Order: sequence, then structure tokens, then C-alpha cells
Amino acid sequence: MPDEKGTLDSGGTEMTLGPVRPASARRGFDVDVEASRRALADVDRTPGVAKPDPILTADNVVRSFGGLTAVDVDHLEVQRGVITALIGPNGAGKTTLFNLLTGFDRPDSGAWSFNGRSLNRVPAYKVARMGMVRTFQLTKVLSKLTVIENMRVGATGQRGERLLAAMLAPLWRSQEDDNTERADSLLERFLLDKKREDFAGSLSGGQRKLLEMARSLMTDPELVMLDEPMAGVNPALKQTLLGHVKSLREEGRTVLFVEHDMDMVRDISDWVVVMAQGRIVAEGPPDAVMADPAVIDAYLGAHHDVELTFEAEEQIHAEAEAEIEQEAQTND
Ligand SMILES: Nc1ncnc2c1ncn2[C@@H]1O[C@H](COP(=O)(O)OP(=O)(O)OP(=O)(O)O)[C@@H](O)[C@H]1O
Repeated sequence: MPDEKGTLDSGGTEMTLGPVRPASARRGFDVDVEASRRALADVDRTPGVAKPDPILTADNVVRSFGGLTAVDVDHLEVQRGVITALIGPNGAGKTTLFNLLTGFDRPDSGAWSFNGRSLNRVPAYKVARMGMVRTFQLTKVLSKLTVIENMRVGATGQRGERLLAAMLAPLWRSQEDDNTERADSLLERFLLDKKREDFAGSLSGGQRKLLEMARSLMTDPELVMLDEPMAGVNPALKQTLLGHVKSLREEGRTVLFVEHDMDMVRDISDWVVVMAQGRIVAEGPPDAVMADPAVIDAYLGAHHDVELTFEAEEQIHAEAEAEIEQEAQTND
């Protein structure tokens, strides 16, 4: 069923899913990150431009809701091994494009491929198993499961209540040790190991973001798509999250992320793609794109941050301090 963002549950097939492969059998990402970044220097700054080594390619992808064309992308290529930011005003179609590319929604028309393999009509769980995962703007951690259970659910490349059944299946049990080992090492890396047995519902907003990122790595993806990883995260945790995103690139993974936080975009992106009204309107290196008057018009013209009242600012500070305090206690 579509959820609040029009995403579709790809469910019903989780029992056929295999386990996360043991460490020895995992993908090695054969990519020279520095060469991949350097190669972008020679790429034209025109919307839809071809990339030297695209991992993801989309053509004529259109999605309408009633009379509204939410996505109308002629051509898009995402360079392998680098961090690409997808920016644009509210309602530009960024999340809808994520949903379409990852099999959580279906376009009216269009074609797209990952590592040269067509993804048309491939359901989300298979897309995940092929090596392309995404996180959600509103995190989809399952509040009534513990942190470690959420991680095990991530191993299936699936989300949703039916996973509880999958977790109890004999097939699952036989693979549990491998998955638990990987889950524990990811929890350690994301500083969530002390929260292992806590219900995910008890985590702070920032910790949920960390859990969702950690969980997305359970299938050892080559392309990680993050939908607003910094939204609702306090400044201290933002630095931690930034470090985690950069470490994905260091491991040879490709990152495509949607973000409104321009400091983050400037800080970590190798390439920026701008959407407005469903279309790709600009792309290029971060500094060049953000200085482009057309982008400033399209983006900043329509995306105004609301000025905070004194009370709201005080509340944010209090929440951030409480969260930092909680982090400190966790890490003692
Ligand atoms: N399920 C849906 N039903 C109807 N309209 C939808 C649906 N999903 C998205 N839209 C509309 O499609 C347009 C694009 O929305 P989308 O969420 O993809 O934008 P966005 O760029 O991700 O915005 P934001 O930055 O605010 O998250 C918006 O006008 C939105 O209202």
C-alpha cells in the first residue's frame, strides 16, 4: 500500500530471500575513488550530462499524481565511487525519484539501470539485494523491535511487519549467526552497540538516523541512497553522521543523497544535481552549482527556512544538550 510519500510495500516475498553473505564472500568494490572523483573535473556542467563511469542511469522517467507531474527526468547518470547530492526546493520530486529508482514506486514511463542491469519492474527487496539501498526521510526503524532485531530485519533488504514472520522462519534461523555477527560489527561502528537490546522506539531522532544507516549496510550495498540524513539531527551528531557518509565513500561505495542542509552538501559532495518541478535543472561541482544564479533562483527562491522564535530555539538547545548527555552516558 502507498504510504505518506507514495511508496509501495514490495512485500509478500520475503521468505524467498537469502541471507547476507558471510564476510569472506562479500563484494569488493573495485573502484579507484580518487580517479573517479578526478574524472568528474572534465565533465560538462549541463543537466543530464554523461559520466565517465556511471553506476546508475535513468532515461525519460515520468511520474504523475493526478494532474501533477512530480518527476520528469530526461536523463540522469550517477558517477560510481563518489558522493552525489540531489538538491532542490520542497516538492521538486527528489523523494519521488528515490522511490522510483529503488522500486518503492512505479513510474508512468521510463527506464533505469544499475550497473548496466535494467531495474524496470524490479521490486524493492530485489533492488536491495542487487546492491542498491535507500534510507527514508522519516526513518522507518521498527519501534517495537530492539535495535539488534531491526538490524536483522535489514539483512533481508525489506521493511514492514511481515518481516516478523520472516525472522521466525527456519531459513532465517539457519543464517542468523552470520547476520548477527555483521549486525554487531555495524552497531559498534555506529556507536549503537550499547543500545543493542533497547527498543528502537526509545532512541533519539539522531540515533534512529544512525540505526537506519547502519541497517542499510546489512546487505553490503554498492550504492547507498540517503534521503535527508541530517534532518532533525543535532549539530554534534551531524558531524558524526558526516563522518559515516564519508567512510562509505572510502569503502568504495557510491552515495547519492537528498539534503537541504547546504553546509553538508558543500562539505561532502563531489557532484551536485539540482531538481526543480520534477526536472533536472543543473548539475556540477558543489561550489559552481551553488554559485549558479539559475540554481539560486530555482532553489533558494522556493526554499525559505522559517526564522526560529526564541522559545523554539531554546527548546532545540535543550533537546540537543539532552541528546549529547545521553550519548556521553552511552559511551561511558
Ligand atoms: N503519493 C502522492 N500523491 C500525490 N502527490 C504526491 C505523492 N507523493 C508526492 N507527491 C507530490 O509530488 C511532488 C514531489 O514530491 P516529493 O516529495 O518527491 O518532493 P521532494 O523534492 O522530495 O520534497 P521535499 O524536499 O519537501 O521532501 C510534490 O508536489 C508532492 O506533493
